[in-house]
Amino acid sequence: MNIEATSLPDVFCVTPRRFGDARGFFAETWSRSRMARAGIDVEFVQDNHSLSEAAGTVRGLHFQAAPHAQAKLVRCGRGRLFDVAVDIRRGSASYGQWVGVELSFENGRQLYIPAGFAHGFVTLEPGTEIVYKCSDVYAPDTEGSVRWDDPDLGIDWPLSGAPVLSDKDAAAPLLADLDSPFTWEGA
Ligand SMILES: Cc1cn([C@H]2C[C@H](O)[C@@H](COP(=O)(O)OP(=O)(O)O[C@H]3O[C@@H](C)C(=O)[C@@H](O)[C@H]3O)O2)c(=O)[nH]c1=O
Repeated sequence: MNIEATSLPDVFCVTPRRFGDARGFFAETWSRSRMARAGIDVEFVQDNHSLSEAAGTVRGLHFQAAPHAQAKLVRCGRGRLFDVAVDIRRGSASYGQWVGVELSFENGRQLYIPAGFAHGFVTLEPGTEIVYKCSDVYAPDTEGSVRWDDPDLGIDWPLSGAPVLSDKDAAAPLLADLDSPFTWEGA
């Protein structure tokens, strides 16, 4: 399992080793001890799976606030997607900055996103599935969102034309209008 830093502190790109043989491959997609050795100490309590029928579907940018803030470990089950994390911790040196990584079934890559970040993605192929582990349970009362196309964020979505969006995501606030529930707590 290769665990690499990204341009944002605390967000990591995780690539499990694939053991290929005549049948296909085997991979450990999550290992608490390997992640802990890399300094990522997290306990997951829920797994999520969604299918987006169309390429160009954007989901996000989403987060949950305390007491149900979530760290996530995200991978692509089928197809291809561009996964994005945005630092929304007030006082963080990288507040408002984003990192994006292409995750696909083929490349097997995962993105680890700690609490304090908003998460979203765009699908790059029809029938793309995303699978992710969460460190806290779904708690709709604590849900929050930031507009996917907030000009202050300037996320370079690999998208041609208008995305498929939920009504909720189309109405999400700009980061500047959000009183972020997260504060940077130091390194
Ligand atoms: C997120 C979630 C949704 N639901 C339900 C609520 C709703 O009826 C239906 C669809 O919910 P949403 O529209 O919020 O689904 P979606 O837009 O896919 O939301 C997800 O987006 C990505 C980017 C994330 O990071 C996730 O944490 C989550 O917010 O599923 C659950 O039952 N459990 C859950 O954990």
